Amino acid sequence: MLARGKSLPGPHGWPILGCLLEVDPSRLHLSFDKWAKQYGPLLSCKMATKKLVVISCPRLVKKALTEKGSDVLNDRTETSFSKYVMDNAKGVIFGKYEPTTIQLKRHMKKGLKMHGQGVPQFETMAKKELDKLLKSVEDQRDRDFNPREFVAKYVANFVTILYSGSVLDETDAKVIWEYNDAIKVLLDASKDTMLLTFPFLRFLPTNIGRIYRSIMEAKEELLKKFFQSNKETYQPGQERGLVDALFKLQSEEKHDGEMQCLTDPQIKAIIQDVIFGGIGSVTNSILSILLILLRNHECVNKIYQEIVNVVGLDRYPSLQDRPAMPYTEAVILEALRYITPVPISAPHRAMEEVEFEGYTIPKDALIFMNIWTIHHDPSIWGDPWIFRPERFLNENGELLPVEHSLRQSLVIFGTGPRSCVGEGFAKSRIFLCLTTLVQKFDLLPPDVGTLISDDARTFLPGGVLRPADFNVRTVAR
Ligand code: HEM
Repeated sequence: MLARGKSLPGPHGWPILGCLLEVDPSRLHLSFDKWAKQYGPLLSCKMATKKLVVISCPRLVKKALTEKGSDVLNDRTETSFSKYVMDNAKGVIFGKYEPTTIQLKRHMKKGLKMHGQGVPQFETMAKKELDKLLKSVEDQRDRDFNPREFVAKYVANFVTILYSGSVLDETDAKVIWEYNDAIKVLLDASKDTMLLTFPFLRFLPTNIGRIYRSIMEAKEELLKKFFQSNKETYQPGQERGLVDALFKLQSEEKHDGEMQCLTDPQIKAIIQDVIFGGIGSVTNSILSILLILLRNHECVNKIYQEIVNVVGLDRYPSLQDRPAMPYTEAVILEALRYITPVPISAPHRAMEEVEFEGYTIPKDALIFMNIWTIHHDPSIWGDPWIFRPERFLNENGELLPVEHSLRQSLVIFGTGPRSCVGEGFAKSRIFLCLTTLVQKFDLLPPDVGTLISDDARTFLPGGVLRPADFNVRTVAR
């Protein structure tokens, strides 16, 4: 990529403010979608002093973020959140694109592999959490209930197991959700900018000061539980979970004279990264899939049939069953396309001015992958607003291979060096939760009231799209 090219097309906006007044910051994907239809798959706009570049087609996304020379578009930008809450951009999500972050991401992946999906010790503990979920659903059987509380608790508890190898008590889930709910508020772009511009507001009795202090209190509780207590009780050679695995890798770095990137602040940041990246996204994906199934009952029957054929009714579904259950896999892929839980990527920063497709992307521009538009582009999917798992199956009912153009157009978890660390972990939890529920219960719309729409254009906004509360009725099989 070399410098100097044409200017990118896009809305002009107003002097100084740019397009700031034209967008709802919590629904940026809808403005990006409208503009992509008007200006094409590569566009740019200004928001006050910031230049944004929005990429809305799979070919250009792959070219910009994964091909040789694309490193320059894989940096992150500073926000008040990264500066003050993440201790000057520690961790993976907010880390600059530099050797320490790349190494840190490798360590996080390794820790997830050693103590996450498919690891017998983790799966045995996680199954106990599924048992608890089934018991809670069983208690509600034959009457309408809101599944959010149960799913939220299940997700927080398996994150606890990931961190520490067990669920200690009821407060584990509470501490995790309190941190998650506290940080959501500061992720609002206007509050973030205000704090970055006037950092002293953190210490004043203003609304934003109160928000900041409540985040720091929730962070302290979180780290006391999952960093401090693990550190105090860690026994080398007896790693219990991800946090111990990171302590082990930390001491190996010291012995091997490797680049020191796993400092204590970095381990603390990874604990926060798991919540930031994983809690809301997995919880709302599971809830959205439940909602979709209530509206498409024939899919529940087909998943159940696949469970009967492959797993039977005498044992729980396991991750080893996944390859033999293409229909269920197709339902999960199609649901994550249809709703697109994370509609735009985290912003990438251009480290220098580059030429891309004949256009100039200026230094410091923020690059957004417009996942929402890619997943709902009629020229790719034909009928993007129809939920149709069969689009991911061939004529023999087998899952399309990953190289197939439709699979290549799915960018649920991003792509390239900044893609999601938790993809395998998230998909495995969704699979187990969904199949275990369907094995035991028929899922039906509520008896009372009307079921909300499963169209994600009506979902509540934010970094992760979430359906409003809804009720479900379960009937034991
Ligand atoms: C359905 C669930 C999930 C979805 C849809 C999702 C989606 C995404 C997306 C779109 C990105 C941004 C990629 C980019 O900026 O280019 C991302 C990044 C990330 N996700 Fe996830 N994610 C999910 C679950 C998880 C889980 C369970 C974890 C942790 C265990 C996690 C950890 C991360 C991290 C650490 C990053 C930052 C990677 C980097 O900056 O290099 N995510 N995710």
